[in-house]
Amino acid sequence: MKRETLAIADAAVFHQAEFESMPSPAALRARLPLSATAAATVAAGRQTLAEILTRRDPRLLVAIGPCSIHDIDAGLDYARRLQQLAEELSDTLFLVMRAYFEKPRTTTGWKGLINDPGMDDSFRIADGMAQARRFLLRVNEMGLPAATEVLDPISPQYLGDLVSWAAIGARTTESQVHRELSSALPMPVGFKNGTDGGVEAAVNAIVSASRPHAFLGIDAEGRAAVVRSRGNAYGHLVLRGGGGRPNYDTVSVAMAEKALVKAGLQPNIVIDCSHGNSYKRHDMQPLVLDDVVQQLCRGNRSIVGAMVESFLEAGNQPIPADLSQLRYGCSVTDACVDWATTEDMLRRAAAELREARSRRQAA
Ligand SMILES: O=C[C@H](O)[C@H](O)COP(=O)(O)O
Ligand SMILES: C=C(OP(=O)(O)O)C(=O)O
Repeated sequence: MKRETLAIADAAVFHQAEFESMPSPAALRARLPLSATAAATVAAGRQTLAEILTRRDPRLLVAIGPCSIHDIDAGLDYARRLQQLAEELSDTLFLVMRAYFEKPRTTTGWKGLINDPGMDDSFRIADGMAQARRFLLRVNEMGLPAATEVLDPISPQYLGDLVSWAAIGARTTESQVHRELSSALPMPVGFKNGTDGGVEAAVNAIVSASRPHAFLGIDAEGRAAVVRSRGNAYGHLVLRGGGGRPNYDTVSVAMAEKALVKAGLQPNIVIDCSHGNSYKRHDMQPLVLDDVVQQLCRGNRSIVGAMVESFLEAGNQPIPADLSQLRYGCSVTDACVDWATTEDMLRRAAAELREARSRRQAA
C-alpha cells in the first residue's frame, strides 16, 4: 500500500482534512423540539434512576435494546413492544431502551447511525444526528425512557435532553475527556470496566466525574466554549466482563463492591449481560440475567441494574453492499437475543424478584 507522506512542514492545523459545517445544537433542537410528553418521560426516567441508585426505589434497572440502531422503523417497532413490556413488569423492573447511535470500534467498522446513517461510507453526520434526535423524541413520546452511549463529546449538546441514562464504554472509561463530559451530564452515567476486565479505571472515572471540572466543549450555538461542570453525583459501575472472562459472578461482584467502597463511592453496580459477560454469545445473556436475579434474591444489595442486547431477530448480520438484503430487525453490530427470548427472560426475572419480595415481606 502506498503511503502518503505527511507534509510536516505544512502550517495547516489538520493535515489535508476537509471541513463541513454542522447546524448548531440550538438549530437542531429548534427544528426537532423537546415536546412536553418527551420532557416528562426524561424527567421521570432520570428521577426514577436516581431513586434506584439511592435505594428509594427497589426495582431493577434494565437497559435493554439493540446493540445499535441502524433502521429507524425496526427500532421503533422494537420500542413499541418494549414499552408494553415495561408497563407489564413495572412493579419489579424499570426498563430503559438502549438507543445507541455511536459505536466505539476495536479497530474499524460501521460507527453507528450518527456517523454514517446511509451505511455506505457517505458519512452524512448532520443527517445522522437529526435521525437520532427524531428517534429519541419518538421513543420518549411513547413514555419509554432512553439509554445511550456517550462517545463523541459534541453529541450530547444535540441529544442530551432526550436521554435518561448514559454509558461511558469500556474503551473510553479511562479517557479524561469522557470523565469531564460526564461531570456535566444531567443524567446518571454508568462507567464500564475496561476491555481487559479491570475495574480500577471505571472506579477512578466515577470519582473524577463526581467532581467539578473546567474543560473545552461547545455551547448551544456550536461555538467553542469553556464548560464549567458541577460534577455528576450518580456515576456507577457497569461490569461487562473482559480480558477473556466474565465478571458477573458473586466473587467478582463482591470485589467490585469493595473497590467502590474503598474509593468512597456508593456500591452501585449494573451487570451487562452481553459483551465479555456472555463471551459475546447472545444466547448466553439469559443465563447471565438468571444468575444476576439469583444473586438479588439471595440478598445482594449492590446490583442495581442489568443491561441486555436485544432486538427483534436473534444474532447479527454483516452490512451487505446491497442494503435491500438487510434482514429486518437483526443487529448489524453485536449479536442480540430475539424478541421472544427478551419477553421470556424479563418475565422470568420479574416473577423471581416478585416472589423474593413476597418471601421477604412474609418473613
Ligand atoms: O457493543 C458493541 C461492540 O462490542 C463494540 O462496538 C466493539 O465492536 P468491535 O469489536 O466489533 O469493533
Ligand atoms: C460498546 C458497548 O459496550 P462496551 O463498551 O462494554 O464494549 C455497548 O454496550 O454497546
